[in-house]
Amino acid sequence: MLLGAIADDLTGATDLALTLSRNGMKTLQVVGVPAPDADFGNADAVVVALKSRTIPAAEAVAQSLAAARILVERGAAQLYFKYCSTFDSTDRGNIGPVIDALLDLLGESRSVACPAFPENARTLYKGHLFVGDVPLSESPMKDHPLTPMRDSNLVRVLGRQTARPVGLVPLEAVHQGVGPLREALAAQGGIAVVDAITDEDLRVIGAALADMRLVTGGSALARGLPQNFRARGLLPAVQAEAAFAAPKGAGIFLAGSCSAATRRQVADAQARGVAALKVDPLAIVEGRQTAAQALDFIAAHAGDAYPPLLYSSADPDEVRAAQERLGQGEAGEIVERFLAAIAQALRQRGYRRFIVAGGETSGAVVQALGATTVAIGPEIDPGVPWVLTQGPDALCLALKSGNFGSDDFFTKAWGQIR
Ligand SMILES: Nc1ncnc2c1ncn2[C@@H]1O[C@H](COP(=O)(O)OP(=O)(O)O)[C@@H](O)[C@H]1O
Ligand SMILES: O=C(O)[C@@H](O)C(=O)COP(=O)(O)O
Repeated sequence: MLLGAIADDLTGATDLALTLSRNGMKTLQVVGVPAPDADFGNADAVVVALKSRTIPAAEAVAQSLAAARILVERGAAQLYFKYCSTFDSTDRGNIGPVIDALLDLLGESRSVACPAFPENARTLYKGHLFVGDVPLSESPMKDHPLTPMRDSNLVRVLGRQTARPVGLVPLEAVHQGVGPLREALAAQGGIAVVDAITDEDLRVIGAALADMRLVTGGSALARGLPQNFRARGLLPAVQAEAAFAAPKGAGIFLAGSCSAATRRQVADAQARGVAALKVDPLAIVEGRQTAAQALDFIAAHAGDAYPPLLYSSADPDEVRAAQERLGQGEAGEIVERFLAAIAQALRQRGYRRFIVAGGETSGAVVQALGATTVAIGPEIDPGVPWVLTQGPDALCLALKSGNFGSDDFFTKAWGQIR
């Protein structure tokens, strides 16, 4: 293993694994902290998918350290900590505390932070993160159910999460090229937030990070890393993608993301004739909505052209109302448990294809499905691949970050494997 990665949610892990495999690394994605003797096959990169974005910081640190120790013991020369391209976190963490702990583990004092993902319109300039044309704090991320992002200045945001110095390496330094950038990074103590607005910026930054033991960022920063191993003769040239054969079987669409993109995708799917059932956390706790009813609905639509869609996606006012009654964490967990239970019941009924929107939601669903390792297949939309669970009775999954994907994501994804 050359690169060991830890991702703080499942869709983030598949996003990163897609990037690494498209850039020529044999990449295996593991769900949860792997066993010390886990079989990583001949993987060049192992991506450990945690569900640590919104759990208490001490638990996120413990899980990340446990994963990192195994990756290092199994040969990873470089560690990558993957978080969201919209830097999803709270002032309590978990990005800063995990970076601190990983640096301590490695005995290092410096790292970088760069969530930019230009292909998905996340850019970083003067330390401010932009989503499309607006600062992060004016984007729909300001209303995220679990990690509302209300400050676009990542030097400030990360500064509130760590006691280490947080500085800025500006775009001008990136534009000076790999050598000068490496010197600028070396001159920074602590964690350097690095500007990037194009893929070329990320390539330059990646090349300057060849010797940095811990790299942190979104998935796009990882694009430049495989070339560093290749330049050292450790990795062959990029191979053609292996053919992808989706297992036969029935499918289901599940959406627990409340992002603006997912809400558009839910509306688009309905407009294209997908049968859809809304899942409501208040109705669940009051016993007005049950898993049995949802399963009946799904069964009634077994002959439709598209799988049915179960969605809890709701606008910010509706989410706020549910959270005021149930609590922020509990409202989310009720929905996650409900969708996970449906997925588990469907798997027992022979369903093999699960298309899921939302990072936390995907984590809950994949845990319930019992998947422990997945291989990366072709890209559906930037940052969203098909994945195949490993072992007998393979399942075919699409785990979509809430914010990613075109409006017709659900029907398009299904069309690719129909
Ligand atoms: N109607 C709702 N009310 C309150 N919380 C909800 C509702 N629907 C979904 N949630 C919760 O919001 C969170 C969305 O997070 P996630 O699945 O990671 O989506 P995203 O990828 O958009 O961040 C989950 O915990 C989910 O259970
Ligand atoms: O970097 C990203 O934006 C994604 O890979 C990601 O982390 C997904 O998180 P969710 O938006 O919570 O699905």
